[in-house]
Amino acid sequence: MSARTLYDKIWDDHVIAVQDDGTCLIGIDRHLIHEVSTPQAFEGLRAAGRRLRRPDLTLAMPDHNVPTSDRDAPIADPQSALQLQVLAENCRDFGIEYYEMTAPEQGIVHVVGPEQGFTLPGVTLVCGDSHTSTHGALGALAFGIGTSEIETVFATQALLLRKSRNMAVRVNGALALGVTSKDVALHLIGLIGTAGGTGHVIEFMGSTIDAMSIEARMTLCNMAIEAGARAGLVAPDDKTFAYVQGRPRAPQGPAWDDAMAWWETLKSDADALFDRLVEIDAADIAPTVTWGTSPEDSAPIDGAVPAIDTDPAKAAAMRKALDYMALQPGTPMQEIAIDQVFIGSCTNSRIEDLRDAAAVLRGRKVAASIRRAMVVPGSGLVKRQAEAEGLDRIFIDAGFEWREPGCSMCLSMNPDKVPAGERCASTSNRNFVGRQGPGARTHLVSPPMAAAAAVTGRLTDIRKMEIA
Ligand SMILES: CC(C)[C@H](C(=O)O)[C@@H](O)C(=O)O
Ligand code: SF4
Repeated sequence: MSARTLYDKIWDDHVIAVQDDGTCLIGIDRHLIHEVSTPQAFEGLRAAGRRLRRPDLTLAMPDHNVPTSDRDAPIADPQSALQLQVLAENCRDFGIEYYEMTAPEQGIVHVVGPEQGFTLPGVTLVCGDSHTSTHGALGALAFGIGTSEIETVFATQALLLRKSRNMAVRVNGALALGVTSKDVALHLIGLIGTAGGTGHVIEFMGSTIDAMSIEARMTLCNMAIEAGARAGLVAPDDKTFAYVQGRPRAPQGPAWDDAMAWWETLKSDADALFDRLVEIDAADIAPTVTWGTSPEDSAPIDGAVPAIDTDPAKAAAMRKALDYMALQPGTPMQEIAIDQVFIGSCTNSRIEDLRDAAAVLRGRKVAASIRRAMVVPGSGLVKRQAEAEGLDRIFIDAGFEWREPGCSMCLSMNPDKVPAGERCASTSNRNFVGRQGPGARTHLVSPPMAAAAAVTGRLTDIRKMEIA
């Protein structure tokens, strides 16, 4: 057989049938579901009088609509209350395991899946959510699907798919102190654009990726979707296996050995061909911050808002973005004052993210000009772990709010919103118009950069701050 990429290998392993036009029926191993994208899919099943093919391979939890405080009180927003009630009822009716809002395991699906060992190397994993790409960090082929596909997976545990092309993003060298995988992601998207990965599955490789923790790789794969890719992947290695071993849903005993025999083959062959290759030198990556309304609108923190593009179409888009963001070309990034700080989302709400932010905040205070700073752990387990390490005290002493797990301020589907006209340094993944609330202005940053902005009240170069 000819040389294959990691993507080729996982794909080939899951092909059930090939149609004349090349479309493949692909078996699906894991299905995560949340309250936003599933109601119609359940309705469709009901209307057709069908059951779930594999409820045991399906795991549900609410994350987008949950409030992040006062969890014992009834949910004030009727729409959100209904979303949660419908998900709970659907899970009960169709026999799906459901982490309710107050369960210790509840959190953002993309944080909980890996944490519970539900996400495994070499599996196909889907969810009605674009950031499903996150799970690729463990070497799972993971991608977002639409509501009708959710219904198909419910009924058949398979999907008709066209294969994507292979793209390699190779990053080599050591990242400077204070530069994180979030910066690698923002730097990459700045380089290739939000359409740069369209039609491709990106495999991240190179010594920089090898040196990253599993959680750092999750941040990177999380944002593969913002680079337009169908999915992000990192070949599983010893770190991956150590991360997975012993998790509640991971295989054990002989099943573990069987799994390892397959997982150890999960790497691209040395002579495998990629349709596209992007090479990045880690030394070129500064802490990276967005200035506009697309994740590709970024600049190094020691840079400035760029000059208006000479291309007329791009110039018009830039003017519109800068008008929304109330910024001028040439403004140094470090002169941008911040009103709000949000540390959270499926991009950056894991324990290492909280540790990184807390290291900056230890012994420091949130600037008086900051109207609100909040930390939202990605899951109940992350929250408990952070509390066991005393991180909650560091955040609270600095002036942050310490909240319950959920999507929170990443998108305005719950009470956590950035008021119109205010500017937020946010560890999330999308800076779209209105994303954090109508009229809200978002600057995407890493967790240490969010903490630094909280302390100084403006976007700040973390490399210039002393960290305890
Ligand atoms: C609401 C949900 C379907 C959506 C997604 O698909 O990603 C959300 O999670 C987001 O980040 O915009
Ligand atoms: S945290 Fe944000 S990006 Fe992630 S699933 Fe929730 S809304 Fe989507």
